[in-house]
Amino acid sequence: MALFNPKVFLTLTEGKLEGTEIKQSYKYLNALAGVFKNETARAEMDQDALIYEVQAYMPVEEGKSGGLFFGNSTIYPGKVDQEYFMTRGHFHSNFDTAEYYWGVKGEGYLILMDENRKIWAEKMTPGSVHYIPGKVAHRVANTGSEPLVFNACWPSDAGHDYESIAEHGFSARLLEVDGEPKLVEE
Ligand SMILES: O=P(O)(O)OC[C@H]1O[C@](O)(CO)[C@@H](O)[C@@H]1O
Ligand SMILES: [Fe+2]
Repeated sequence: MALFNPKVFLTLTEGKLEGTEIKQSYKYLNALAGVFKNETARAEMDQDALIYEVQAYMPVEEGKSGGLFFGNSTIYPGKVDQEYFMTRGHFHSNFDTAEYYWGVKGEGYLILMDENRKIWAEKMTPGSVHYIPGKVAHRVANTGSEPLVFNACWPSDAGHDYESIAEHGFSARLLEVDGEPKLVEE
């Protein structure tokens, strides 16, 4: 019987994925127009600033049921006015599909909002495990001074629904208030 090396390697202390099939994407500030509360402040900042990057291992076709995807996201430290750098955030298109996130490096918050716009946040630190139930929108904000790195695992038929967030936003934002992160209602 043949012996194989793994197709993908995860550096446990860094959260980074290595392998020829890993897809890499970069999110620069210019791609996040309208995402932060203070759009004027965002537009005045360096548009080429890298806010976050995502690696994904997608061993089956996206949208096909039964598979699992594996990801790594790194959110760089910084703020737009009072608001911490964060991911765009999404519901899953296949609404009732769940996901796991877990913290690897740095610190921040996973912001969760259900279909009734009830919102809460869970602290992310190295080793924290977060179950994101179906029908719950999710985004991550970096509240620290180092990159925030987390891994994720989600169903191959989950999909990303960015439109409803673009239209209605989250019902609260994670802002720095008196030097501390605070979830402030919109
Ligand atoms: O898709 P967003 O909201 O920009 O978040 C970043 C990434 O986090 C993940 O949920 C997990 O890596 C990806 O599906 C997603 O692309
Ligand atoms: Fe997701």
